[in-house]
Amino acid sequence: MMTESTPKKLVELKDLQLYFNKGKANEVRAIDHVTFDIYEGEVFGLVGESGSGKTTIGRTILKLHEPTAGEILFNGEDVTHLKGKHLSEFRKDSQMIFQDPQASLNGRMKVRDIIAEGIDINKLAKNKTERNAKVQELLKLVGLNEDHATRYPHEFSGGQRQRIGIARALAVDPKFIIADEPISALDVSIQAQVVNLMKELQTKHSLTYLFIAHDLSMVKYISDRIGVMHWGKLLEIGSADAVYNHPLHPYTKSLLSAIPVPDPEVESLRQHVAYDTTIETDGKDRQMIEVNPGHFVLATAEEAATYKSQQI
Ligand SMILES: Nc1ncnc2c1ncn2[C@@H]1O[C@H](COP(=O)(O)OP(=O)(O)OP(=O)(O)O)[C@@H](O)[C@H]1O
Repeated sequence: MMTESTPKKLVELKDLQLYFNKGKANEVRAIDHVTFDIYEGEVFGLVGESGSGKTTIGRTILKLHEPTAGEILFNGEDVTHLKGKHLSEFRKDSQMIFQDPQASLNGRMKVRDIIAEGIDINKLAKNKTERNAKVQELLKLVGLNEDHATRYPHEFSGGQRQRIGIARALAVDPKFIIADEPISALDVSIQAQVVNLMKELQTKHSLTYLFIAHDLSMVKYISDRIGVMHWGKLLEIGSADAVYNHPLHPYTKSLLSAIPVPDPEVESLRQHVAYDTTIETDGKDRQMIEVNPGHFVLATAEEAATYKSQQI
């Protein structure tokens, strides 16, 4: 959680664009003029349906894609075109936790070696004893046992595998973690455990998270602020409370109305709000407008005024 009144920006995206197959018939504007900051020590939740561009944003920040245009700053430094040694240093500071721990952990490697990969690459242990000690410490940190070190990923449950993925990310003592749908492949019963662990580790290690998910319910719980994406554009950004309880953009309202409510009676009475996409295709010029302090929406001036007046 943030404590300072004027938080420091850790990640800044400035008018970022990433077009796949640019100029061709199958061009996809996966990131379409996106601007936002992630403050040091916060959890920034990025939500939107499948294909909205969330993963591409995460991968572009980590420099797994070269942006078509725009800038990415990390800790005040322009990292958009980093190469060589500087890129390796940046990669140590920024780690990723993936959706499917089954696919992202090498099945032929022992857990110890999976977790120690970053330690080895970055030469963070003086010798084997120190390497093993670090692995033991990480296993404990994520709620696994010492004797898990010599086992293979297939011997674990989905939740435990995700804990291994978290330990691997933490091994290099990063500042920033991108968690790309880290719980969507897990059983509902263990999703909360993994989210709680991530939250606990974030506080303990003063980490900054970009938490990517397609539904708002868990994101609301873990995030300080939330950004809502659709078709490569950022449509709304604000505190988790503002976006969840006082949404502005029709897309956000529609997304919220799609979250099932546990009570079947309440659920049967709820209206799912349909989303009219014309608002994104009519060619009008829209800017991010601050409707309430810290709460922005992509809109024309007229729309912003209407959204404000409609706010509950
Ligand atoms: N390598 C690629 N080449 C071409 N198009 C791509 C590539 N990667 C992603 N896309 C397209 O870019 C758009 C954004 O995809 P992205 O995976 O970022 O969305 P997402 O919101 O993360 O969705 P999901 O939740 O399914 O991962 C989609 O239309 C996708 O098909």
